[in-house]
Amino acid sequence: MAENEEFSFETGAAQSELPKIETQKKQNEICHDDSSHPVKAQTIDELHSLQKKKSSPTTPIKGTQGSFTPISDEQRHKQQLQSISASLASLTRETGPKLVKGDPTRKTQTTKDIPHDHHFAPTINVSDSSLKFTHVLYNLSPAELYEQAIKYEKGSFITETGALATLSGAKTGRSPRDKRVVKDETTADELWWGKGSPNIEMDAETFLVNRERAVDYLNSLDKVFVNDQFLNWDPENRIKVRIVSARAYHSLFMHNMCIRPTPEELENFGTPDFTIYNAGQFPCNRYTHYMTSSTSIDLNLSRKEMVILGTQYAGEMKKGLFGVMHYLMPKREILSLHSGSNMGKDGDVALFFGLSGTGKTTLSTDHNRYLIGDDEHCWSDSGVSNIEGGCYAKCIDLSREKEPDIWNAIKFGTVLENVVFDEHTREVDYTDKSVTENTRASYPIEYIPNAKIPCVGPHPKNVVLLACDAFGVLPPVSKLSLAQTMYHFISGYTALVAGTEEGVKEPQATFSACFGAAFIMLHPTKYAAMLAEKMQKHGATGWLVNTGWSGGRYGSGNRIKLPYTRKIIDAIHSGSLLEANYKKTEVFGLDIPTEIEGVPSEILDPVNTWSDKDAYNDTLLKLAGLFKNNFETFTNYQIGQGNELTQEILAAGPNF
Ligand SMILES: Nc1ncnc2c1ncn2[C@@H]1O[C@H](COP(=O)(O)OP(=O)(O)O)[C@@H](O)[C@H]1O
Ligand SMILES: C=C(OP(=O)(O)O)C(=O)O
Ligand SMILES: [Ca+2]
Ligand SMILES: [Mn+2]
Repeated sequence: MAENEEFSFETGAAQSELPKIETQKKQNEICHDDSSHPVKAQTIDELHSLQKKKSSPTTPIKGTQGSFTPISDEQRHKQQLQSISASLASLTRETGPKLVKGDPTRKTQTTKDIPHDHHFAPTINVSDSSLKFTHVLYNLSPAELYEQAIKYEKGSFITETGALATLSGAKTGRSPRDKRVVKDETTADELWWGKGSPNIEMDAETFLVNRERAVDYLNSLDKVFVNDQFLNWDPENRIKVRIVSARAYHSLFMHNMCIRPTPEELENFGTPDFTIYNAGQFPCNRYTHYMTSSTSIDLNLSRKEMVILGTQYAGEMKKGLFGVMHYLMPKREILSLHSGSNMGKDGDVALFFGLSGTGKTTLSTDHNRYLIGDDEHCWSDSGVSNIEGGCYAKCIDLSREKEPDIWNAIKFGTVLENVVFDEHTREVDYTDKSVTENTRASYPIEYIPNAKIPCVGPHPKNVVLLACDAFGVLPPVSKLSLAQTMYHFISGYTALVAGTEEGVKEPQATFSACFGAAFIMLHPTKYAAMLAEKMQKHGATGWLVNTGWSGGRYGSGNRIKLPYTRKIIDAIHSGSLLEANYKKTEVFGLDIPTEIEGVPSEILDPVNTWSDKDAYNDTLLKLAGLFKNNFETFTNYQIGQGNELTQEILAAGPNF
């Protein structure tokens, strides 16, 4: 430290000037630039040791005054390792693994120097694994994680714009059929089980079998990554999460996606509220009870733990924690939402609900508005708060012109999953689907220039339900009554295009309750009742926006142009759409505007855009039938206090 001070600027007038360079050297004299000091190193190793300055906390430690004596760095360090060791403890053998902080390849600390506080008297039960040390790479910075990824993880590269390109392995999307939840005395009553529920049951014993498998795998490695971070920007409802993983890719992804603690918050982190053990490179054992494949994502709410085996897709961690929030928040009367959210200059907040690929990220990232978040939010009595600290954008066919803010966010620090790039220039080809169509970029929310930090806002004014209708019969926009909003919220419709498979023309309707059935933990009507109550109380208007097809179904029509959808969204935000003239559609009974600035009027009623009117009617009735069938599961449930809303919701569906 003291040595560095010698490199300070000269005092006096010269301080603000650039150092003079002597151009007239005397002949035969060795060039000696006396404006700088010689390097303070005798060897190359010493020189390298000068390159890295020891980082110090940037925020003062609370309570350093008065009688309270802060704990020493060494003690804090020890407590941190003890906490991580407890997290990684095998429940059946020796207490916890022996941990040491830092990169195993940096031989600055030998095991001789390590305090022997994890030692125990050898007994016959002691296994070989208890004799080794596991290095902990704790909350590394993006730069350090880049180095780890590039050195040790095949398929890691720096792209032309500085992003870290990675491969997620065999899985390039989530595995909802392999997501299991422990059914115990508490969760048996509390959670939604059975038909339509995403919660596939497992018992507590099997959870422990998988947990031990993951923990043993992680402890067998030379090093593990540990991230201690937060969820939820609402300070009163913040959740502390710990993610233990084996890949720098996973650690950087979660660094971006969760809320990043300040150095001070990290020092006082304490015990996490929830822990993820990501042993994704290692499969589950198919002889284990309940296992149906080599992948298993297991949630135990009473242990506050999640175990990931057999998939390295990083989205599994983010959406896994979202499920946890869908359990914890409603217990506190807070509604958890699978939605994006942004805010106008006047403080008007909009929510964007929708299933994957319907436009939450694209439409909440709006250059004229403040971004609160792109995917996961809470709605409490004090307003909305983002659960996350980053965004996760689809980047197939991404273009600078159409989505400039997302384009510009793909820079140093951003994780780019499964994209294809030029081997020499490292220029990414966003149209290339060779690895997957689900290419993704994960970046900290502050990479979006108009992000709202802290990511909180007042009560929403507009609730936009996004459906990507590949049948091409839903109007580009409809204004919804409260009952219709609930009907469509519970239905959670979108259509997937068969896409990559040759010759498949038929779009596939998907109904996913609350626009996120894969993540909800309680019965959909619980969330719906809370949404109805909040929308009513705060006077929010519901809208249904079709970001899918127009002029025919997938195969004959075209996807509604993004600039048109943006104009529609602009009109919702400005309040002008509320004032428009409306007419009612057949079958779905939706109120559609006759005019919107910047949008051709004829596309507002989908019947106009189909040349074959019979085909339009057949398709409309077909989709209405699918809605009806799907809603049958919910007809026996009451929504909210009285029976009135329930009846209204049932009547708000298609009539034919
Ligand atoms: N009219 C449209 N509205 C919204 N998105 C569109 C539209 N047309 C094409 N897209 C594309 O659809 C994708 C929507 O994905 P995204 O916003 O990431 O969805 P989500 O966040 O809901 O998963 C983006 O790739 C976007 O460019
Ligand atoms: C990560 C996901 O989010 P999105 O809603 O952006 O697709 C997902 O659904 O897997
Ligand atoms: Ca999603
Ligand atoms: Mn998204």
